[in-house]
Amino acid sequence: MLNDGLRWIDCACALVGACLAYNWLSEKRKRRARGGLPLPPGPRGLPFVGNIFDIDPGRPWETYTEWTKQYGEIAYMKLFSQDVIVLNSERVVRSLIDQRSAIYSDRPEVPTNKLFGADFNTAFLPYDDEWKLHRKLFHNTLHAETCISYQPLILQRVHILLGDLLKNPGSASFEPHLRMFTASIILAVTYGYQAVAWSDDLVQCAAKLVKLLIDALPPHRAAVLGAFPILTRLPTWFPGAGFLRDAVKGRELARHALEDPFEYVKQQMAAGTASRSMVSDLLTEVDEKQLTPEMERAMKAMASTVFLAGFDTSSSFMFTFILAMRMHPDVQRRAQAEMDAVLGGGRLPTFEDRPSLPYIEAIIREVLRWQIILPLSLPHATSSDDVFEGYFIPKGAMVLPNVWAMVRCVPLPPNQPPADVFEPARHLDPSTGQLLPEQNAITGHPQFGFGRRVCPGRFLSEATMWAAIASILAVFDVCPALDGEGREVPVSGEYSTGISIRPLPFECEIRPRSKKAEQIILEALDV
Ligand code: HEM
Repeated sequence: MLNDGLRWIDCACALVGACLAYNWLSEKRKRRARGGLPLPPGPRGLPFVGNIFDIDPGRPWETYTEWTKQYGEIAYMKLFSQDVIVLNSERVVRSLIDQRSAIYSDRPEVPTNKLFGADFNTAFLPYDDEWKLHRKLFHNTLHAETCISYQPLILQRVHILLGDLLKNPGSASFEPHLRMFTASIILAVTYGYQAVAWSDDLVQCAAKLVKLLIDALPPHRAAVLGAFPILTRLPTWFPGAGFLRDAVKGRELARHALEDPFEYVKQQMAAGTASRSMVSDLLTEVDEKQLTPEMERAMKAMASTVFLAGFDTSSSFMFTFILAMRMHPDVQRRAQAEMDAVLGGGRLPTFEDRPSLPYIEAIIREVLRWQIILPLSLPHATSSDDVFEGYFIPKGAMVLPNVWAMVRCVPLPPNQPPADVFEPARHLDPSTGQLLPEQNAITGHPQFGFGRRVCPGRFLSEATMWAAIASILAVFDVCPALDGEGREVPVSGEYSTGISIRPLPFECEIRPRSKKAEQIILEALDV
């Protein structure tokens, strides 16, 4: 019995020894391949697991920001066998991802994408011909000029949102209205589909798929499954393998999200009743010969990606805006004074008013600066070895742009409030009230990513954000919710964690500013 035990211990020691020796040898081989160049500095990891325990899994961007003190703008770590390069300043991100985009435009392979049926998503595709075709289709349908033609549709959807907020003003209902607003704009622009309720089949299918993917794919799970792909083959009843049951649901939802709305457009076009949309434009442009199975697959995939990539990000932006207004009534008053001076208090804003409303521009920039929806953007990957400022960057490395650090942790001019304070006026020239000349276009903001993988939905997002923010502030006050005894319900201002973040649920009342404001909304809805 004792001998049996010793034999097991011997075997275990031999196995661990062999793993360590293999690790050491492969590291030595890699060092030789680097031609003696060092990797960027970073924390020493543990054998085999690497730096997995050095990171705060809830807010890893804060860990990486902390590292700048010791390692500077670029850091190296290892997650199991995956090389990871963390870029902690806009300077290095622009130098690498923008200026060397031929090397930095790949994506790391995440086994869960395929498992959940989401590997069609443009955002997850490797840097290959299929991805290039998707981007071409995105360019044809969502570039800056095309988005101008969506302005009437955006305003129509914004007016419906104002009507919904007017009809159901309770503190529990603003979240569903904002969600419905983003979902309905996306489905209208992509498929010409007029969703009227959250219970709509298409809305439900797409929203459930987004939720499943976000809940099921936290980065630590992706890292573990990347290191042990065998785990994706466990039976669904296996203890701890609950995510595999979600994966079955995910594949079913993904199939519907790809096929159903695309078929809807084809049927509407055949009947001559299709509204203009991204998909109808694409189908009109190609003749029968060009509509190869490959082309049709790409069209379905890029169209489905619009919801997956645009719904959660856009909703998060809107929730942050409402939270900021709830916390800063002074900002609302100043925005409303600007709006009343331009609109005369008698109508809703249109896109023609935009140049006359610099404070609204400043609010959008401040919402983008204040909370970063994707604090680590989406991970890029290198498709060949590279050398940057004397450091070796290996092929296949995951590259994480720390947008949080580059937007929230940069030194501010001495006259500006601290970075965590929401203050739109920081974007304006105090003497003229106009945007500061160095204010870049919103669509160039680091929040929308970098290089060849920059968000193709940024022009649509910018137009939607502007119309929604300007219209809400023109006719509504965002006020504190009151409890049963008439006291203000406080808001914590806390955020969720994960790849994309959003404010934790909070309460507020969105009330019409006046009887006249109510009338303006009803007139816009033609009620
Ligand atoms: C506030 C709203 C949004 C934010 C903050 C945002 C942000 C981002 C970011 C950071 C990326 C990754 C870029 C990179 O890898 O460097 C991205 C990718 C992407 N976004 Fe957006 N996005 C938003 C809305 C939208 C919308 C409305 C759409 C669709 C119309 C969209 C479509 C995409 C797609 C398809 C990709 C993948 C691009 C690729 O991998 O080539 N996004 N977005």
